[in-house]
Amino acid sequence: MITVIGAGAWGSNLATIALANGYDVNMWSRRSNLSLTRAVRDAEVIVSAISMQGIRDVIEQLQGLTLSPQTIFVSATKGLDPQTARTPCQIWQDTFPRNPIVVLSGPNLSKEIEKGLPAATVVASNTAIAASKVQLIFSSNRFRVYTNLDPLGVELGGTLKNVVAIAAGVCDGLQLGTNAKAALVARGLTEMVRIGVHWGAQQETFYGLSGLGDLIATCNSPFSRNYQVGYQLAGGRNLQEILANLQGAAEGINTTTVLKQCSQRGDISMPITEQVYCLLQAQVTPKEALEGLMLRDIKPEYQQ
Ligand SMILES: NC(=O)c1ccc[n+]([C@@H]2O[C@H](COP(=O)([O-])OP(=O)(O)OC[C@H]3O[C@@H](n4cnc5c(N)ncnc54)[C@H](O)[C@@H]3O)[C@@H](O)[C@H]2O)c1
Ligand SMILES: O=P(O)(O)OC[C@H](O)CO
Repeated sequence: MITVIGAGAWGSNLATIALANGYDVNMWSRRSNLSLTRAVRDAEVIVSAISMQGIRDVIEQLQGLTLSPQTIFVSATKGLDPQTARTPCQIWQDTFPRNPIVVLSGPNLSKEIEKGLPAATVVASNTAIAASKVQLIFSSNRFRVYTNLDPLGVELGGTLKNVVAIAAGVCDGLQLGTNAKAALVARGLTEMVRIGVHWGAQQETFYGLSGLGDLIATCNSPFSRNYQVGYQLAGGRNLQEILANLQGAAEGINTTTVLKQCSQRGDISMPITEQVYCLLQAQVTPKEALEGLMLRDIKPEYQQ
């Protein structure tokens, strides 16, 4: 039995894929009649597809239940804890140290997947056998699943790209052109690598599906909520107005704040994140954010 926690856009998609592969699937959400206790009672695999803001709440509820140490937790959330900057998988592992934890992340815009369009993703874990099991559950002729042994890198790729996606939306909203977008995405990837490696992820992971792959998808699709936030800010709308009309969470907003604090504390240069932060706080206009990036001191592309 597979239990999917969170019946939002992504959770529903993942449940559909597993069901189509012949697995028994339970879905649980805050609004379902099924209690969480019953939903996870026979679960061999628990897939969490809740937004970052709900993670601690749900984990607290699960903590009180008796779960087998063999139960595999799969995290599909792309965010960072606002208080501790821990990733969802780190929080799951802190709470359930004996259980295998797997992250599932990749260029996976749910609106495309629900139409049956082809996509690929990555499942990563320190427990290779758990990743292989999850790979089998979700692999299909429309969803190609790769395993990976760098869960932190895979998780951070999917999380950090949301900040760049907001900036990419601004770039398109201001009609800055393809050269500007290419520069933004390439330098955004450099920022992701810089902080990701500082936190212990492997550099090469960021050049794979869950890093560069997801960056390309999210920075180019109007289906991306994060991209939409940037695009609409560039169009002159304010954040409250945009969020009131957005379907689902734009995780990049909270991630930007967490990253800005971490980069300041660790003295890590993250100029794109810095400008996205100032823009989200309404401290600068989209055009001022662009100027802020273009007028930085000139420097080598890579610094030792
Ligand atoms: N939609 C996508 O294309 C997509 C693809 C890959 C990953 N993701 C990631 O998956 C996560 C969920 O995204 P989504 O698009 O499904 O969002 P969504 O807003 O559609 O769904 C979020 C779900 O989390 C639940 N939730 C929030 N707080 C909760 C709480 N306190 N207790 C219980 N449940 C709670 C909501 O009820 C809802 O079911 C995000 O981190 C997102 O970045 C989304
Ligand atoms: O709609 P977004 O911006 O949360 O993006 C969804 C997924 O992360 C794309 O892989």
